[in-house]
Amino acid sequence: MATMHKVFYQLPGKALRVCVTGAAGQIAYSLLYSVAKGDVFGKDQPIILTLLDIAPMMEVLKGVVMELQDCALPILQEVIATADEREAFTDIDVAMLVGAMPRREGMERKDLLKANAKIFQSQGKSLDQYAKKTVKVVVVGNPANTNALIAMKCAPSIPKENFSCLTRLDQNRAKSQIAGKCSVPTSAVKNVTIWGNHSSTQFPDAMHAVVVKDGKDLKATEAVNDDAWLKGDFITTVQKRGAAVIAARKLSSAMSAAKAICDHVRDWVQGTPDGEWVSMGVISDGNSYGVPEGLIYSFPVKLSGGKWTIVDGLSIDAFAREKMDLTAKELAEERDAAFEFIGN
Ligand SMILES: NC(=O)C1=CN([C@@H]2O[C@H](COP(=O)(O)OP(=O)(O)OC[C@H]3O[C@@H](n4cnc5c(N)ncnc54)[C@H](O)[C@@H]3O)[C@@H](O)[C@H]2O)C=CC1
Ligand SMILES: O=C(O)CCC(=O)C(=O)O
Repeated sequence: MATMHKVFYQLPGKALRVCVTGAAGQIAYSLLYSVAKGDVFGKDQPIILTLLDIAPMMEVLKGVVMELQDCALPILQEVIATADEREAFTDIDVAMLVGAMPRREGMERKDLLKANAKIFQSQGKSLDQYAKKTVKVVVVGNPANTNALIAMKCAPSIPKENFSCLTRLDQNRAKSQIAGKCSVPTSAVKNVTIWGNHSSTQFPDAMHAVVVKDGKDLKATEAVNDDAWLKGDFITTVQKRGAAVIAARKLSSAMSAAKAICDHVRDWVQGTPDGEWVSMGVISDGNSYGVPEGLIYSFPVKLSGGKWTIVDGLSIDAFAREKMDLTAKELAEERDAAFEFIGN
């Protein structure tokens, strides 16, 4: 199938061009609906979706486009479905780079590096050539941090700050674990941090988190009142959650990943509430936590005016330091392996 172009409605106001790659895959199947109904950019913001997948998936993608049309979503102006990066990336405002091979049971995410590095090399170059220089990029395909670094390096004309990777799913998982432990709704848990790699070395950190209980802000450590759990099962549950979902579903997380992508981009565009932060994989250059420069590392960030700033000044004890360094070491190793694969 050649590029499929569907104009659904002509809407007043300037439409945002949003590209989703891996558009025929399982994450995209949940993600596209949420984006096109206004969960990310607002209920009144017209959207043009550009959908990229590989040529053999074009027939499947045709069905996805039919379904988007059949949803009769008022802000979805146009859909372009294509296997051509130039068409998918031209003049886009936002890129959600989901398309990549997922891991199967028994694999680590870094085992995907060889298969997926070339995808992000090619897409980085195409973003550099065709996307707006203001494009905001979130990389989801695994290993997400290193793929984001590859895309960033291959797109030197786009500011480094415009590249990020998804660790919001890990943050949401951590938040839910703490909410369950304290018997509060997830909305009562704030400022959980994910440090480092979206991998089993990530460090989910509740030391600075807050739990609102009976109308009062409590430190999560007090609300949970179980240090052994916070330093043990809590961390390993979050680190291994992706693998647990694969073991149960025989497929990787998709609904929760799509929700997390929406949370990530919505906060990037619309900002974080006062006094709250979220976690995003961003370039480590100039950070105050002693994380080596030149990595896409997940930090606590505040978002405002479409820009992120790392939250400085959180105390780091010896336990946290060790975990933060371990995940940085893994990222440095992944980076070296990836750049060897793509010959850079
Ligand atoms: N960072 C995170 O928190 C998470 C990351 N993931 C990762 O997201 C990726 C996608 O997962 P699923 O949607 O479940 O996989 P899927 O296999 O259902 O879909 C992937 C889609 O990407 C397409 N694709 C492959 N190469 C492409 C290319 N060069 N350009 C455009 N599209 C291409 C495939 O044809 C397929 O349609 C995987 O790498 C998975 O590990 C999944 C969940 C969470
Ligand atoms: O775990 C995986 O490899 C796929 C999905 C994922 O990244 C996750 O569920 O966190």
